[in-house]
Amino acid sequence: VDQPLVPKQFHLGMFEIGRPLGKGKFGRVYLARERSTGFICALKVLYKSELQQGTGVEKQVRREIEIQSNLRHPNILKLYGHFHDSKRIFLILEFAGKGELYKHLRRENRFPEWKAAQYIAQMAAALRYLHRKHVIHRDIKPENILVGIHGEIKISDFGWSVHAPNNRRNTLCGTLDYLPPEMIKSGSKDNWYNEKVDLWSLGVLMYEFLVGEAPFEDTPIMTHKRIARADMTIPEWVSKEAKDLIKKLLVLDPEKRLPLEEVQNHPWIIKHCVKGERATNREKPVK
Ligand SMILES: CC(=O)N[C@H]1CCN(c2c(Cl)cnc3[nH]c(-c4cn(C)nc4C)nc23)C1
Repeated sequence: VDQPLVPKQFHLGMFEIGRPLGKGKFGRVYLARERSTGFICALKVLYKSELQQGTGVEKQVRREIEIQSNLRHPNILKLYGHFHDSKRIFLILEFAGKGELYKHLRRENRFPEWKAAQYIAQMAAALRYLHRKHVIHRDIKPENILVGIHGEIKISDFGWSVHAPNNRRNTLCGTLDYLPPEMIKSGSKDNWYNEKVDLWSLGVLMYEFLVGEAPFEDTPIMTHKRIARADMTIPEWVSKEAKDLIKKLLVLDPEKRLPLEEVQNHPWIIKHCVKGERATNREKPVK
């Protein structure tokens, strides 16, 4: 059974709370163990008072719960259940044993091509699964990706995802770096609910994995201008296959971006990910 936390009714007394794992936008996350089964999970605590202040944030949390509860994929962080008391809402999340991807990226500066290719292949598989369920993530960036105990990546934080189509107004906050041109241009918002937005962000993510900084990183004004023109330069030391894939994702016209099936079959991905190939992906032996 892949859902060890079977009971539908959860309450705080069922869990032993461990060390804090970190802070999300609206709450703290703790390591936790479910007493009767010893099952390890991550407990995200959100204060209702904080949510009520935010404009529509409560609806965003409700949407996060509704969307993430129904997803089951090895590269998507599981939401096993939720409960609340008078002051707080609790999300029972899968524990990702190797923590936040962006910390690994900052520590290593950038990833070797074989590791970046494996991560992008896993992201493409997760996004294909999401898009088949008409879910658009819309906030793909290293900060929203966790690493499981076997080094596999897990998309987390569905606070910005939507069931397409959806005509709810959304205020944007956080970094501009990952926003596709159609989301920074004023005018028609219906492109915001086209899953092609995730393809652009996948291209930005791939560039950042390989180069160590985002392709349009600049002052906010310049970032805005450079995104609108897809104005980026790819360092000459990036392999030509990788350059080719980046250029096929960072395309202004959403309809012309490489579909996820073709991302998974791209020569750069095949070269590094097909099992049994030359062992290019040799991880340093664990000390
Ligand atoms: C936006 C947000 O919630 N960010 C983070 C906080 C911790 N959290 C985790 C969530 Cl939600 C799930 N699993 C995690 N594992 C870890 C972690 C593991 N190590 C070794 N170090 C850390 C940290 N953190 C989590 C998500």
